[in-house]
Amino acid sequence: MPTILGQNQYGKAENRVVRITRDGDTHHIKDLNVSVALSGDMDDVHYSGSNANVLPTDTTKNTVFAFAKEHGIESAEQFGIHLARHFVTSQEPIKVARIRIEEYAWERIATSDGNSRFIGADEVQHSFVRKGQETRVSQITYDGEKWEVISGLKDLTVMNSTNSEFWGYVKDKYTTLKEAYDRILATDVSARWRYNWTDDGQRMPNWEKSYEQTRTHMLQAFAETYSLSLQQTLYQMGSRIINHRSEIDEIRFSLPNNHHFLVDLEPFGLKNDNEVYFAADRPYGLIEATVLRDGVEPKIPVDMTNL
Ligand SMILES: O=c1[nH]c(=O)c2[nH]c(=O)[nH]c2[nH]1
Repeated sequence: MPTILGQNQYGKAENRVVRITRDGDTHHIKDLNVSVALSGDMDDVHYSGSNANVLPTDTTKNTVFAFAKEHGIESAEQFGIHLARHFVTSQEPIKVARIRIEEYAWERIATSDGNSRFIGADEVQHSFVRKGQETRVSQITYDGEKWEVISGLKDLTVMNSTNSEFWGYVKDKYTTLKEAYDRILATDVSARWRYNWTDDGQRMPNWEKSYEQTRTHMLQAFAETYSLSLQQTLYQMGSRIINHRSEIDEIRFSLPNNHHFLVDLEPFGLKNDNEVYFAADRPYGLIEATVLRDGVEPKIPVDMTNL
């Protein structure tokens, strides 16, 4: 049976590029998921395996990261226009370039601290929270006598673009990790906190206010901790909540360490001065711990924060 080739396209999908623009101490983030799809005179590679017209998908990936450095990312549209124009005008066999971009929004974390690290209307210059992703959760248990209320949130994505180091760790023959003195610290916070309200005469907490205040303390502790490890940041977040919210006795966190690796741009003759990162989605470090009011029994199950 004779066959013929139909529509075809190729390229690197889902290039996760994070571009940080450093305007003095004020940093700006563009966080994109860029997918490249190219088509044109690609019959031969399908019919005979000749790669003569094939710009490698690996090259399309490199171009995305190099363009992030060379041209910056003013807007997703502008970045996509640059890329599409480049592929079609620089490679004769490529007739059509389709660039799909998803953009993930980040907001500055607000604080009332008067520290010089803050700008304008009490906004931190280098701490960001991903917009509109988090889910609020709660679990109420009643056995006819006692109540247990565990509340929390998940998918609260936060990032510090500086003020994070990681060094001085154990090194064995399998250790290749370089010590970091200025790295990105990013995580998707999953937390569950347990209220000490059991209804034996105690006043019920204001759940709405408690959630908002707990979330605010969590974010502010994340933003204001100069971090030597994600473990240390976790403990600061938890202890700040226990110290400020008397209605909460215990909080457990599950924090993936969302690694951001500096991209080597030397092969393209470009210097990467802590500006262009590859945002890896896996594997990730997973840091989990409970912070308790002194003298209180832990009751939040170990795996609950992964639900
Ligand atoms: O904050 C960190 N804690 C670790 O335990 C760890 N391990 C690692 O490889 N990187 C990091 N970062």
